[in-house]
Amino acid sequence: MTVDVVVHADAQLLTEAAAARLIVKLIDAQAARGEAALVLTGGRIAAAIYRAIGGNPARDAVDWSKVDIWWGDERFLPSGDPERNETQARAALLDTVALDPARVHPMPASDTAGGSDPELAASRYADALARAAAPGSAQLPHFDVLLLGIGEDGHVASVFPEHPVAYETRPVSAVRGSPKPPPIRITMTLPTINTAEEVWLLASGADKAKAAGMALAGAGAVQVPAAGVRGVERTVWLLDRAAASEVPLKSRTLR
Ligand SMILES: O=C1O[C@H](COP(=O)(O)O)[C@@H](O)[C@H](O)[C@H]1O
Repeated sequence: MTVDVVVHADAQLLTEAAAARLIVKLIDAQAARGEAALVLTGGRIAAAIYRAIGGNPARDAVDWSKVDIWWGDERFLPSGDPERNETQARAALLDTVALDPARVHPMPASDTAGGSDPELAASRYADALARAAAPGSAQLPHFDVLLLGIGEDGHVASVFPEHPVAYETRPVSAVRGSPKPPPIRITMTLPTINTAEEVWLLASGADKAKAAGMALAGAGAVQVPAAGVRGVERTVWLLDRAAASEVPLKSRTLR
């Protein structure tokens, strides 16, 4: 397993390079397996990358009808709420490519029939993941690449520092009392995140520098959840210079 830290000059280059990298990763996954599975994150840099994929002509080299889309976390709000990670991803990318709707797996919304309980919603998502897993194998499908934004406090998905969810071992968890609004969320847990073949952590701007620096300097996963993230084959940090300014020098690769 390798950990790579790639630093781009600014947010614009980070966005375009990450979009190109993701297109190539999906093409390669489809060449190898005939399909691809992508786990989305929320957040500002992720939304910019989704928009850049939509604007990159190479996106047509991906067979979008054979891409499974999952979410690493979701704000537990009504369907279509602009604060939902799903709503943002649909507007930025998903509505612009020819996905198979049966392969798009949003986390439940708070207004789903019979679904106003976030714990039930989390367990329903875990069931959906288990149904997509290879027969007779684990409880989770294969994820080719799982994207994560990073909070200023070092959270990833909705796994927050020192919160009970940082200790959670079930595949998907409800989160109550999130320090970042909205207070109720659903998230893949760290053990689930760490089953992905590749995990890419995305951060732009000086407000992310401390979190990225602490995670890459070996902080504990409960104190800085980003520090507990490891893809099975590869972990890639995609940063701009401002976000990388506190990353230990030996881990940086400048692009
Ligand atoms: O609330 C969330 O925030 C993080 C980071 O978002 P950003 O706008 O500060 O980049 C995001 O990764 C997570 O998915 C989302 O639910």
